[in-house]
Amino acid sequence: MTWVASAVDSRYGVENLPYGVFSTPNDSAARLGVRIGDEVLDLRRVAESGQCATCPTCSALRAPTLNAFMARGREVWSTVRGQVQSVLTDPGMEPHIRPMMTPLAKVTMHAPFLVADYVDFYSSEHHATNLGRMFRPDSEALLPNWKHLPVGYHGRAGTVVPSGTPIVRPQGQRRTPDGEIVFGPSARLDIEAEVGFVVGVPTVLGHPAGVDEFREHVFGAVLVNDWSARDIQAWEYVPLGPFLGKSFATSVSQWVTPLDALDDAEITAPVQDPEVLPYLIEKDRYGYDLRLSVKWNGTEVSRPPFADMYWTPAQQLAHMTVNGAGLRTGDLYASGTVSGPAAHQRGSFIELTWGGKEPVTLGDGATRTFLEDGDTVELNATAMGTEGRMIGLGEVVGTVHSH
Ligand SMILES: O=C(O)/C=C/C(=O)CC(=O)CC(=O)O
Ligand SMILES: [Ca+2]
Ligand SMILES: [Mg+2]
Repeated sequence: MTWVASAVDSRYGVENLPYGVFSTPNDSAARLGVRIGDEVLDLRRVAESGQCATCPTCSALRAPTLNAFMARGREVWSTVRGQVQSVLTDPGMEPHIRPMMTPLAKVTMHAPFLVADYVDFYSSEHHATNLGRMFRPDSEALLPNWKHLPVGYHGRAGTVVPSGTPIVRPQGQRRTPDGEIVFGPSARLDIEAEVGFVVGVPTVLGHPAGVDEFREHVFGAVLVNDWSARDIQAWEYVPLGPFLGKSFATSVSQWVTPLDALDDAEITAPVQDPEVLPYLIEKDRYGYDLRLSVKWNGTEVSRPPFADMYWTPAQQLAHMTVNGAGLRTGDLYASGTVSGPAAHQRGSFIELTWGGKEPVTLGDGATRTFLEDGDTVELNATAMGTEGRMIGLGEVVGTVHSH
């Protein structure tokens, strides 16, 4: 039990403890923090108070992004997490730790880590089936490779932005229903609700990360909104895949949830049929029971379940490196849109409105197909934490601005 009152009935209790980067009005330097309840614990001050000038872990905790800490590896991640949990649950530590905490309402949050490479997968069978039916109505919904490898593409790391960053409506080429090629602001701006995994420990070029080495390399998870301009995408994507339709902005949560916080959310992942190649076979195959929520201008329009993703983050990691491509600290790979089998579990608006043909009604009576200027989307997620306490991941918020 923690002595932090705001954490007692919170989804940000001591079983969660996500990491972020913040500054305060009194000290504009960006620094690492841990969220506990409605407060932020300043890890730079914790490291400074330890009188340790030289050890690599303390210097990593004094850095302005999470990268150096994420590079330290699982043993250090677990030790630091254990120490933070212990000071936040020991009432005797309150007088020492309290001065290092700031209410969330008073801090400015920054990008939590420097994104190295960004990869986006396509691992929900329901989403891939729905999009296949809409984009390629004359072919099989799932392409022949889909059950043999986790399909993905390399995205644009430089446009990954933290929650709260305004989203400027992209412009581009599209083909009208009459076949005319025109230029202008996207008329089919959409979202994709996803879960992203952040690499801490790199690999050496030429040496793949094995499917059972997921926990050695991956530090934690973020929520991701992969904003997508469907009209730009539909015209440009053949044959090389998504390009400008998705590269204008990708929003991530300001807080990175450590994998250790998700241990109790592990569940058996769906059985794969046909059997996959040996490099994708896991000794212990598990996914995460994360329950996502999508709000459009404040109205919850969807609850996508992460539990039934066909490809696991461990398989995605193995596949992404099987050719020898190296991992770098700060690499981010997203799951792909999370959609469940039911209509109210779809993680994109193109699916929810079936290509814009079935508008959704929001709480204020307004109807929508795709995003309008001024619209705000908020993603959240919850997971089971230790001792039956729920933990929160999120949120990811973005408001659309005219171009
Ligand atoms: O099937 C297609 O051509 C396109 C699919 C997507 O837009 C999905 C994508 O970005 C990957 C994902 O989020 O699942
Ligand atoms: Ca995506
Ligand atoms: Mg992007």
